[in-house]
Amino acid sequence: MYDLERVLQTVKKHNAGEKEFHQAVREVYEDILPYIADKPRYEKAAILERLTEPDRIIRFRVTWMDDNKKIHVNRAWRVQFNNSIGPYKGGLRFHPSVNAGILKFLGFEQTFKNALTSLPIGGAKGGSDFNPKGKSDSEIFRFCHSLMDELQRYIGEDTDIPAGDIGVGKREISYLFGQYKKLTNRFTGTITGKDINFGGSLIRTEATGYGLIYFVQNMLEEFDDDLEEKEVSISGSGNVALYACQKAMDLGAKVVTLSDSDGTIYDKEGIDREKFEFVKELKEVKYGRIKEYADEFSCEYLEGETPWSIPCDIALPCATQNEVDLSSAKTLLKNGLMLLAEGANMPCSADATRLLRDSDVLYAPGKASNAGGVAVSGLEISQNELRMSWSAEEVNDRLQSIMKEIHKKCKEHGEDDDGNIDYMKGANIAGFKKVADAMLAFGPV
Ligand SMILES: NC(=O)C1=CN([C@@H]2O[C@H](COP(=O)(O)OP(=O)(O)OC[C@H]3O[C@@H](n4cnc5c(N)ncnc54)[C@H](OP(=O)(O)O)[C@@H]3O)[C@@H](O)[C@H]2O)C=CC1
Ligand SMILES: O=C(O)CCC(=O)C(=O)O
Repeated sequence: MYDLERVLQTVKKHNAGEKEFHQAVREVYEDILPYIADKPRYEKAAILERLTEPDRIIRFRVTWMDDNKKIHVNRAWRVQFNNSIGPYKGGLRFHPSVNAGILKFLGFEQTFKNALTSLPIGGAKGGSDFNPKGKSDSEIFRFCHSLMDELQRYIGEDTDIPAGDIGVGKREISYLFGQYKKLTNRFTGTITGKDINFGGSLIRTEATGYGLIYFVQNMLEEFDDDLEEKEVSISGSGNVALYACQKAMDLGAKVVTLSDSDGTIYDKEGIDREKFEFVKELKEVKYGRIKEYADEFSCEYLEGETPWSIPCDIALPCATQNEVDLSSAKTLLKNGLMLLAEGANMPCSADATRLLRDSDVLYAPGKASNAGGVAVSGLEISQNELRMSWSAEEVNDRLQSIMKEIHKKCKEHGEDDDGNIDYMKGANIAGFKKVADAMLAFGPV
């Protein structure tokens, strides 16, 4: 019979030093082993071993020229993790911390997240250790073109469909898609997150943040509660954070923080429409720093700090992995936290996650609560295949019902006899079941 520590030892040996990947595998397999204990078919087909080995990892060099004509060399990867239920699908990340281990953890998580959406999409992730910060527009353009010169060999509308992630927004997707189209001489839906003028879906930009809040709504509805007047702390001020903030405000919550890697703004009055438009322009158009919000609206700025010392009812980590450590989780609990839902991928460290799961706060893992982004990417693929564009209302309705369904699946597999829902357990089992059963159906190899 599978033994958790033995399985994890093998994963560590085969993936030495990749601590985020080890963490992600442990988080899933802790729930899966008890679930499959009386189902020997999974062990017989070596499903756990197969699920931790990506189908393939492509690594390549990206050479590009800066504005001073200096040549730079970066590394890029595409981790095609698992295509059992559909073509590989997942974002591209541009950040200096990117390496194969980080992308493997993200691709592993993506595989189960995509399964939860009920759409036919497999799991992948990619990116580069390129740092977009401080680069000119023409440098970003040249980097994106150079990356696509190589990446185009491995992707396609039925093979692997990338999208954005940290450091890759509308601008980068446009440059990547433009070059892909040129190189292949085909107009296909191979990349999602495209602009609406050339095959993008309405609501894709907003989808991860909106989906996160829809998921939170579903969690609160279990207790006949809602977001009205809840004090919400959000980290990050990128794509996920901004639209989580907007939807939370729309539903009557008071959002008091946003952050970036330099610090946190604490706006005790709450972010309103005018302030939101300012920060949206600051981040999406001017690529500015969050401190400028504090300067503009004279609120508190916590230099070099995360938002987690600030009391709130609901915490939404929307920046990056392991941004909520054990001591932050303890502080949040001490300050009266009632719910934490992950907008980022694995933003809570392993010990913080354990503490939250063992406490009586509501806790949602990213693979469930941030699945709205990839879900609308899936809807973008459908629209591209149909050569149609659905209205914002139609996409938003579908997003809401996908998030509701994910919540239902978490409940189905995560609810105990007392009616408490372990969302992590529910998401892990539901995601695993779909992918693993497809693998079983294909036979032993
Ligand atoms: N975009 C999407 O559709 C989806 C994204 N996600 C996940 O959500 C998270 C955020 O992604 P997204 O909003 O797209 O990315 P963006 O690049 O748009 O924004 C990222 C934000 O997080 C901050 N941040 C990034 N790295 C760090 C760090 N090491 N320490 C502190 N702050 C940091 C950034 O600050 P700064 O600018 O200073 O670096 C920025 O404010 C990621 O975990 C991503 O994987 C999950 C599902 C879908
Ligand atoms: O839209 C996509 O394909 C990917 C979104 C993503 O990267 C994620 O869900 O983490």
